[in-house]
Amino acid sequence: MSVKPLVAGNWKMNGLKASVAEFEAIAAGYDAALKAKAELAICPPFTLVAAFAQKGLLPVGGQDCHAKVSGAHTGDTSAEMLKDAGATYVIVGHSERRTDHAETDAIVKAKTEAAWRAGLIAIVCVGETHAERTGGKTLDVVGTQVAGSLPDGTTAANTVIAYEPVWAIGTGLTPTAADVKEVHNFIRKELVKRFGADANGIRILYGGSVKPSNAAELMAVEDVNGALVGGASLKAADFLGIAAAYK
Ligand SMILES: O=C[C@H](O)COP(=O)(O)O
Repeated sequence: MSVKPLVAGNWKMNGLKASVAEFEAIAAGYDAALKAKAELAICPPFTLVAAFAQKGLLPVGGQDCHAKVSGAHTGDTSAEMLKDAGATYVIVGHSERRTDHAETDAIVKAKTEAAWRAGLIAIVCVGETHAERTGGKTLDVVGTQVAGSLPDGTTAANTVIAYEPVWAIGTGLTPTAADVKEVHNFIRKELVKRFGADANGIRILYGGSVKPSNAAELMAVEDVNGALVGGASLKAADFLGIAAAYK
């Protein structure tokens, strides 16, 4: 099944009002040639979601959401609020949320359901730590996260998976193409086993130190259907360079 790649930028806790210029530069550089190669999306901090979405230039996403619609949850943002602000996507279960906010697979699953309830596409993140990789536990860990974080009813239309080895995030380190292939093939098999043939169309992004110089090799790997990009998504030239790496 041919799947149109998605290159999504996760700006994390970066960006002020002035950053709209960088967002506009990304959109301006997304020409017909790049459009033929990949879809783009930007997930800025909550404070910029509405401002970016109002530009109507590219799909925008949040970086997290609460599982509930509304209520006494100081500092949290619901999926409905993101949808109201103009978002298309929301990242859930990023390793920085799993670590900094003790998010379990059950919490990530509830957030994924919240995303669907609001009409958002969930970008569900999974990935092993360095100790888990060196301990030979990568597939066990990723398999458990995939099973526990995805609700019944996961489809290519409502969910994107992002495989992000924790040790590759922001470090400049990346797994070998063979290691990426092993994990992505494994995730694909798990998805098809549970959700049926439609799961061949679920996009599985790779994330972790993706940049223009390594994108061609990583994006060519079987079952890699795009990238979730952190640092290199903050500069239009780098982000567009990753999309341009597609043949
Ligand atoms: O969500 C994005 C990932 O955490 C990757 O971040 P990075 O590209 O800065 O390594």
